[in-house]
Amino acid sequence: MSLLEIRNLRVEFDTAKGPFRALSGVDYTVDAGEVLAIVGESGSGKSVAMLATMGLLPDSATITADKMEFEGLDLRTLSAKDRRKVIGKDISMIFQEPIASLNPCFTVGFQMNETLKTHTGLKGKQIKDRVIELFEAVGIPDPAGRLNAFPHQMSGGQCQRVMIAMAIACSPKLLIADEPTTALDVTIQKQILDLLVQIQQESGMGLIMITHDMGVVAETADRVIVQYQGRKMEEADVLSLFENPQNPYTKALLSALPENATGDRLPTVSDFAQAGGF
Ligand SMILES: Nc1ncnc2c1ncn2[C@@H]1O[C@H](COP(=O)(O)OP(=O)(O)OP(=O)(O)O)[C@@H](O)[C@H]1O
Repeated sequence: MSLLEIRNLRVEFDTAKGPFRALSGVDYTVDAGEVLAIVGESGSGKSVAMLATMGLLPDSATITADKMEFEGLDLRTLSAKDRRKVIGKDISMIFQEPIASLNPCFTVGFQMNETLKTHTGLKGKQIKDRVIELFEAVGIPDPAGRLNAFPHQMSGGQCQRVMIAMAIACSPKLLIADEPTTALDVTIQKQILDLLVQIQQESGMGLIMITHDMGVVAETADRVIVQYQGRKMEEADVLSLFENPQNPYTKALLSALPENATGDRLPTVSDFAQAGGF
């Protein structure tokens, strides 16, 4: 049994201009210990798919799927109460904007505290010790001293480390990272990716890495799903994808990488769109 198995996921938004289909029947599976990258340009439905899985889309979204199971548990029919036991504990998610994801009015220590209080049986000093341990694990310098810091007193990279600490606080079985390094300086991006992969390898959790960056895919993934305009274009293990891409859109994405440049100008995906028929 897969950790997460989703079949034929469709998401449609009710908008002022009428219904908008953001996802048109995509399958996803992730096993424990596996890193799945979902790659595609902006608007391809990567985030919508995972937000639908987490139950975090607004009411304007209509979600349908033939199957949506986490460890065999049907996510489509879970009550709100049961969903809260799974989401944030067994499945957690980190987002692109670490500073915006934290509440500016509370210290990072307090916010970690709340997470642990909600999802674990720990109390008082045990929680404090666990927060320090988690801050150490994600490489925050002077962990005890940082408990009283507000998000704006920390760098973007440090805030992302706090978000990662929060996400792994309850030892999730699946972590969904939605463009976790996009908002960070290039030098910090690699550190954060390395940290996520290290945690994933040590814990054996499944990791879904949402990205538009083929470099991130190459650094992290075991398997890759390439999406375009709400559809799956290709799915392959990472080596096959880079060495022998099958779909014209995947080839276009790979050709647009700076290291694959051959002429004076980098090609863009739209250069390939008509010829490739997507
Ligand atoms: N609440 C919403 N209401 C209407 N349309 C939405 C809503 N949320 C997302 N969409 C649309 O769904 C499509 C897919 O969005 P999604 O955020 O999943 O893209 P993405 O591939 O994750 O891109 P990005 O990397 O920019 O986040 C987009 O066209 C987006 O505008």
